[in-house]
Amino acid sequence: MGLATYENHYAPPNMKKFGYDAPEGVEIRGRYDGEFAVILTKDALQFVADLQREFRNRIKYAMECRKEAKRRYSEGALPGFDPATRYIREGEWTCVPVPPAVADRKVEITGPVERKMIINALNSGAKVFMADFEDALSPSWENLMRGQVNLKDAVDGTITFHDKVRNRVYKLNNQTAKLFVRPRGWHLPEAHILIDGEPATGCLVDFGLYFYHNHAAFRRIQGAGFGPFFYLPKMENSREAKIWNCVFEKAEKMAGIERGSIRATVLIETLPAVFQMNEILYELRDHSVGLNCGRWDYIFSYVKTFQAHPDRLLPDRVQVGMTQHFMKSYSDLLIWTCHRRGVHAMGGMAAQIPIRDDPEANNEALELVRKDKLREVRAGHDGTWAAHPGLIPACMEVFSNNMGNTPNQIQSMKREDASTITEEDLLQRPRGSRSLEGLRLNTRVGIQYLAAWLTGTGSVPLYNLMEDAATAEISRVQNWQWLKYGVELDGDGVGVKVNNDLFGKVVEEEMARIEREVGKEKFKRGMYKEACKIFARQCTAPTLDEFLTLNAYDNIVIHHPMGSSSRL
Ligand SMILES: CC(=O)SCCNC(=O)CCNC(=O)[C@H](O)C(C)(C)COP(=O)(O)OP(=O)(O)OC[C@H]1O[C@@H](n2cnc3c(N)ncnc32)[C@H](O)[C@@H]1OP(=O)(O)O
Ligand SMILES: O=CC(=O)O
Ligand SMILES: [Mg+2]
Repeated sequence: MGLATYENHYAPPNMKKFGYDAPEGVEIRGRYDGEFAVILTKDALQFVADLQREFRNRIKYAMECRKEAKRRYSEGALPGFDPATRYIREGEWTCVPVPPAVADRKVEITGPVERKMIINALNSGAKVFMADFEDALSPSWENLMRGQVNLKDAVDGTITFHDKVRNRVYKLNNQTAKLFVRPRGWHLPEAHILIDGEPATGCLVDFGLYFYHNHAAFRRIQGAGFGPFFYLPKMENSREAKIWNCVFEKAEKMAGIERGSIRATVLIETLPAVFQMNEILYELRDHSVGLNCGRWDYIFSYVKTFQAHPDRLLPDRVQVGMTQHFMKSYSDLLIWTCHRRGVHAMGGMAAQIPIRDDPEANNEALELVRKDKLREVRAGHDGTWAAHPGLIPACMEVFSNNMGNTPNQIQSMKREDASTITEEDLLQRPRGSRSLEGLRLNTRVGIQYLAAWLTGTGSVPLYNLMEDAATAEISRVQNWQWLKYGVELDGDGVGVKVNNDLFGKVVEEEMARIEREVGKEKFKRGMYKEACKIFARQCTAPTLDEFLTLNAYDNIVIHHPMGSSSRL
């Protein structure tokens, strides 16, 4: 018995029957729950600990390399293709063939690992459901562990949910979407699980627990012999993909399943990664099932990468769409790269969601989604993301009508023309204007998102758009950038420069507006003031915080028993 059962250390004798049975060197600091104990078994934790011990030094090194690259960009260097890996980019090789179970990925719905949403998403008519431990989830202990319980029930096919208020019981249809799981990024720790005295790596916990409990049932029920399937977020370099590949190999070995069973789609959602797409696919060539345009984090990453380049400031967030030259180049190059290597080139998320109480506005939102999907399918994408079940019919129609009878366009849309896309194309400065309204909107949205995140909700509807960690990051870093460089707001004829005084006034006024909009009661009960403090600090910090959620994570860590060590 290791350190994990807190009855050993903290609990009174009458609590002895509670506590997780953890292996040597593993300590669980999260609340005990009988349902969580079914996930946090000794063997599953041993598997997570084995992953952590084998890969922790490589992960630390990869994070050091990110810092080193950041230092270079901040000294004026630009990201670009790596001359040392030219042979990979120019070589003729392909990834392993796409598993039949996921050949058709025309529409993929995404959402947090919340019980009712999982059932709705699997029943939604989408081809794939990406269950999210990442951008759409606030990574509290409760959310993460409930998410694991929910996914296990989903893979077993036994998941149900009783909505007591509406007296409605949710269960799975006969035909469901194929499940992909997105663990957290490499940078996030899991403070409720200590391994050899250090917080575990968040994504190894998400991956390890899910894989351990579900690989057999998944391959039998969902994957037709393949799987489980994953989405991998926020990587910056192929060395990070290589670690994932080794994690997969170790997992396959532990499970006694064939090498190449696990498949993953990598999100290209950082600026440095767009220059590494071939290299990332190459490292994962035995486990790859494509790349995806994670457009929102990509925009965030553009600002982050160029945080020391005042000549590359972004216009208002609403103007940075997929038709900006640098965004179009990124998606075209991704399609060419994926199809050349024989895997899916997935599109991304339009931010619009259905607007229930205004049919005209709803039609306009749907039209914007259709337009975005039409651009994607015509460009050669093999599928796209939908944030809400109400968008699936429109997305499916656009993709089906424009793809003929094929499950994907891997063979039919090679996009050789995109092979000439250059570093300059990928880095071209975004065009547009900056406005006071842009600053206000960033502030209003950023604070409300963070308030939701602090209370356990990681994706929210705000002003008829989907907001999650990635979109909130854009609001944060854009404000930071405008403040840092004192930009002139020329977009609405105001002509003022952004400085701390102006921002302070904007924060005050937007907080008053939020209170009016959500109502006094909700405002008082919510965590708006705390969110405002964190958001304002991050926007005015002399040095840009790496991640909004990393910085705010401390606020959602609750160690048990309470008071033993409630914060990291
Ligand atoms: C940048 C990126 O990383 S994008 C990927 C990460 N982001 C996401 O995954 C966002 C996913 N979407 C969502 O979380 C939600 O759609 C939101 C928060 C944007 C909007 O949520 P709501 O306002 O609650 O939606 P709404 O009230 O219209 O929901 C209607 C029904 O659809 C369901 N629903 C809405 N979105 C989803 C979804 N993504 N998956 C499954 N079910 C959903 C609701 O559960 C609800 O079901 P019910 O009628 O049985 O009660
Ligand atoms: O994860 C997706 C994104 O757009 O960010
Ligand atoms: Mg993202």
